[in-house]
Amino acid sequence: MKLIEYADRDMLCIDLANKLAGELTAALMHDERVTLIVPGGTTPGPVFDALCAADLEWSRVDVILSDERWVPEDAPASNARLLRERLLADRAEAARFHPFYVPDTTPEAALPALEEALAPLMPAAVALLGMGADMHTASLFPRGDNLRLALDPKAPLLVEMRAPGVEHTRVTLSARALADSLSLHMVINGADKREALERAMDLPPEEAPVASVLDEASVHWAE
Ligand SMILES: O=C1O[C@H](COP(=O)(O)O)[C@@H](O)[C@H](O)[C@H]1O
Repeated sequence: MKLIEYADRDMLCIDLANKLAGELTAALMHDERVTLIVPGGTTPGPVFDALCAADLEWSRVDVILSDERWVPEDAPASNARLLRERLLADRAEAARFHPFYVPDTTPEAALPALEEALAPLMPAAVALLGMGADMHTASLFPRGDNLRLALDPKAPLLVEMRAPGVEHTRVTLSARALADSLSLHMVINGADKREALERAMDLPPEEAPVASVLDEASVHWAE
């Protein structure tokens, strides 16, 4: 793991957005289309605000979420909603977004078709992940009902997940789908997450699921 510390959150957002844009541009020199994985939650919004203005061929970029809450896109908890508002704007409006949530069905029923649609988009050229203070990343939650499957090296790309105290059923990319990304970044803010990150480094992924992707990750942190 590589830890990059910033003087403040604004600097983190600008620098990280530039890095992601540079990596996407480089990947587009080799491949006709490239995939970008992005997180939901409260942290990445300001990174998206900077990234969406990047001057690159967004029409050749496929965007997928690291995980989604099984709620309609107009629900405040929807990660797709965050993306549409903060990332798929400005120049990045031209990107192709592949949402996970399918109205009027269950994750269980939707997963086979989602998995089939996702397979040609993987591995991602660039992945940005978040992390919770409970050491989850994507929706790989400690004590998640499908955590064992999601951590398996032979896991499907997408796994349904429920966990104690976690609102909404989730669908999440599995650890191997995330870790296979050609470049993997993580964005975290605050002392509590820094402390959680340090704890996770000494724990197995079954207790600290974020540990399953840390070897490959550049972690961007600001107070
Ligand atoms: O539930 C989620 O949490 C993590 C971390 O979110 P944050 O609000 O603490 O930044 C996020 O990375 C994930 O995509 C999201 O669904």
